[in-house]
Amino acid sequence: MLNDIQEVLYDEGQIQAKVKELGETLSRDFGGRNPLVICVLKGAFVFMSDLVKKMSIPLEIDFMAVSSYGQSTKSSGVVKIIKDLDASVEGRDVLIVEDIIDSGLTLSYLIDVLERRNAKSVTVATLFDKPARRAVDLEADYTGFSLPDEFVVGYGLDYAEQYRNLPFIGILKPEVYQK
Ligand SMILES: O=P(O)(O)OC[C@H]1O[C@H](OP(=O)(O)OP(=O)(O)O)[C@H](O)[C@@H]1O
Ligand code: HPA
Ligand SMILES: [Mg+2]
Repeated sequence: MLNDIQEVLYDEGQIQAKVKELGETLSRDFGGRNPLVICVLKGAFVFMSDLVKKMSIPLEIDFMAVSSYGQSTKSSGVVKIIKDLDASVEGRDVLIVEDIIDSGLTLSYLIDVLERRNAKSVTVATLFDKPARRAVDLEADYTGFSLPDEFVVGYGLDYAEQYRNLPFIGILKPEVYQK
């Protein structure tokens, strides 16, 4: 698995320090609002679990599974809800937790769904951002790291469901997917 990584971009220590900083900022900004924190499965599960441990305020969590990449390194452009939320977002301050914003198509779809369900506010926190690849004009409210235009894996992010368990984020060697 490690042989497939071309370059580590951010190691475990750098990621943990950033997650702590984001958790503290979000705790300040969401104090007294009991936000519904939504993990966008599968990719965001690692970030979500580390982030909420660094948030020292009352909050609730829920999960939504969406997918558009499948076995590819390019978005299919079609975002599918595989598992919906259990909770109602009506009148709630919602915090979407994403691992990465790449084309922005997943996020723009999700924001639209949650606004149509009458959330009181919709805020986005992403650990990684790949601004060079944006297909829709959209930015997160809170971003951890900006990444170069490369296909990356680790810390929740996959290629064909592999590599999610790496504790760092790294560039996947192109020969792994250019077969
Ligand atoms: O900005 P975009 O181009 O839409 O890409 C970002 C989305 O793509 C990935 O999910 P994916 O569809 O691969 O599902 P997964 O989380 O189960 O891997 C990632 O976890 C984000 O949710
Ligand atoms: O670079 C990426 N790696 C893994 N999953 C992704 N989903 C969007 N971009 C990426
Ligand atoms: Mg994926």
